Amino acid sequence: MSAAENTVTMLYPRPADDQSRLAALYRYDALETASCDDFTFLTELAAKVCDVPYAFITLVDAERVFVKSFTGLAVDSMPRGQCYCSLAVLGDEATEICDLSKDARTAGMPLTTEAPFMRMYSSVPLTTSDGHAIGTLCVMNTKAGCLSTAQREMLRKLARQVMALLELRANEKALKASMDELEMLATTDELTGLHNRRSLMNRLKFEVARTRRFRTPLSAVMVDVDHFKNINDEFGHQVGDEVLAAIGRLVRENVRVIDVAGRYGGEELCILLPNTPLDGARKFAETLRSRIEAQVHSAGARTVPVTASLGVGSFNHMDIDDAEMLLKQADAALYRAKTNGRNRVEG
Ligand SMILES: Nc1nc2c(ncn2[C@@H]2O[C@H](COP(=O)(O)OP(=O)(O)OP(=O)(O)O)[C@@H](O)[C@H]2O)c(=O)[nH]1
Repeated sequence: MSAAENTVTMLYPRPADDQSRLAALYRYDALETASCDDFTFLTELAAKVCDVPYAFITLVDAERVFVKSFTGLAVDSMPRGQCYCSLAVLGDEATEICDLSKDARTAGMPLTTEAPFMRMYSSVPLTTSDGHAIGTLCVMNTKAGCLSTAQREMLRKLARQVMALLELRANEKALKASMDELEMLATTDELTGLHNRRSLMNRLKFEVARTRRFRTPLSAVMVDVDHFKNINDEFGHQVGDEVLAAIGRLVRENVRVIDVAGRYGGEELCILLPNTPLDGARKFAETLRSRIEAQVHSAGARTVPVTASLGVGSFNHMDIDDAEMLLKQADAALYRAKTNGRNRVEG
């Protein structure tokens, strides 16, 4: 920070409760998000009502003031010490300086001494329901002068609208986050982190429809852990669960974003490979098989040997039947892998 910035900062001490004020500000999660038409409309309205060229919605962070929306002058953010709004969040009252060049606190500020040479500043703090001023709605003019009582009253009302809009946006964000989490919980298998069966089957229907529409191949790989019952019997159900969770992780790390991996049944997983013909699916399955074999699992001091058998089914738009046929094919191939000795890929 330069000496000049320091001097100005000293002229504007922080409110005693700046930490809780900042905590209140961060609850709105509005600092980095872009402005939108609704906020711009409010600054335009503020400028019009107050009959001035400049209006801003600002959010006062620890060191910088972020401009949420502006009218008349494009500003993104400024050091807190160089912004008139730092003064405005010190108290609950509206702040008005009718000639910035004559007020000792603002006369030396860059906005006053350099273009556009601001002369008038009037602001209303944006106050949260628990009483913290997190920013301002402010208007400025390059001509000195004061707002009328009616204009000040309108500015106060508009500031309440800005606050209501910030609340609305924050609630929308929180709601979307909860909905995303609910959606995730409803479609994810808790143990493996893969799609649960219902979600897998929904995605299968979708992928089959897409395959038909775009005439692309679609493959499915069924994965079944070998002698899983023995693992449970010998090492315990808890270790069995850990093995499934580790394989789920491995599968997630080895599929592409467009692939759909799900838990089809107890120790049986299914991976849908859109846009992948039989050959590619076989290669993928072989890689996965060898990685499952190479993965190390332990139960206390003992190592748990784990392998899996994999069956590949595939069709293209020429011989496409339906989703059920694809899974039947993959299942039949899996059965062959089991009967041909396990720890292998068929299909
Ligand atoms: N720990 C654990 N075990 C499960 C889970 N779901 C299914 N199982 C067990 O997985 C075992 C599957 O056994 P089987 O179908 O006989 O097959 P397998 O022992 O894997 O033998 P092959 O598939 O023929 O190689 C059963 O003992 C199930 O109880 C699970 O979520 N956790």
